[in-house]
Amino acid sequence: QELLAAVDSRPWKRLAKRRVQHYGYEFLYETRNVDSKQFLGELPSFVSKILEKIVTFPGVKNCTGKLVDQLTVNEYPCGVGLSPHIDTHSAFEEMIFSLSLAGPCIMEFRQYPKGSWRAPSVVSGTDEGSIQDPQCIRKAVFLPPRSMLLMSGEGRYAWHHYIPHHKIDDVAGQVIKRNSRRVSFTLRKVRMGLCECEYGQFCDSQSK
Ligand SMILES: O=C(O)CCC(=O)C(=O)O
Ligand SMILES: [Fe+2]
Repeated sequence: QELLAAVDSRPWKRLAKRRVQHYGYEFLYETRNVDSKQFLGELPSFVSKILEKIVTFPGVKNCTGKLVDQLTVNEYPCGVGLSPHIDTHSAFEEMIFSLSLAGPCIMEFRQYPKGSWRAPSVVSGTDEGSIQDPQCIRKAVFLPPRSMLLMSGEGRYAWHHYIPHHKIDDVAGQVIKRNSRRVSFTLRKVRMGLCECEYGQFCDSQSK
């Protein structure tokens, strides 16, 4: 409730179907990247407790300096999702955290056999194109409010993540209604050099 009140007292930026706020660095939707030379300032104090907590999160690797320095807050109205994508490798370091608030949703992870770092919507012209693609492997993860998701390794670099544009999710046969909104805090660290991951076919730093 405190976190929701904090973001609701700050200005939202309106996108086509959802509202966003950016801290630390602005996320540029045209390039799906950030300008690493445009530092907006430290992350706001309302995320301090989250920053303390994620250091102890299972699977978090030791790192020098800050674990994260960029925050994107997304507000999704009921029934609004997010197209399948891989967060641009050159934009952000390996670990990506996402805190869900206010309402639940499903996040689906998809592995495309002929994968590329370009979003499938760009390649095939549709978000849901892969439904006809029997080779696409899909794994759904339920994200209840107040849960934290960590994407790292192969899940971050080589699988697309996707939030279905549904008002109702099926979770292990149980019908879960979306709330009037879901608010997520995505915490990432802006990458200052090139990405040197092991997943070259998905990597904009390595495939040209
Ligand atoms: O809302 C979320 O949990 C995910 C957001 C996301 O994938 C992104 O901002 O790249
Ligand atoms: Fe993402």
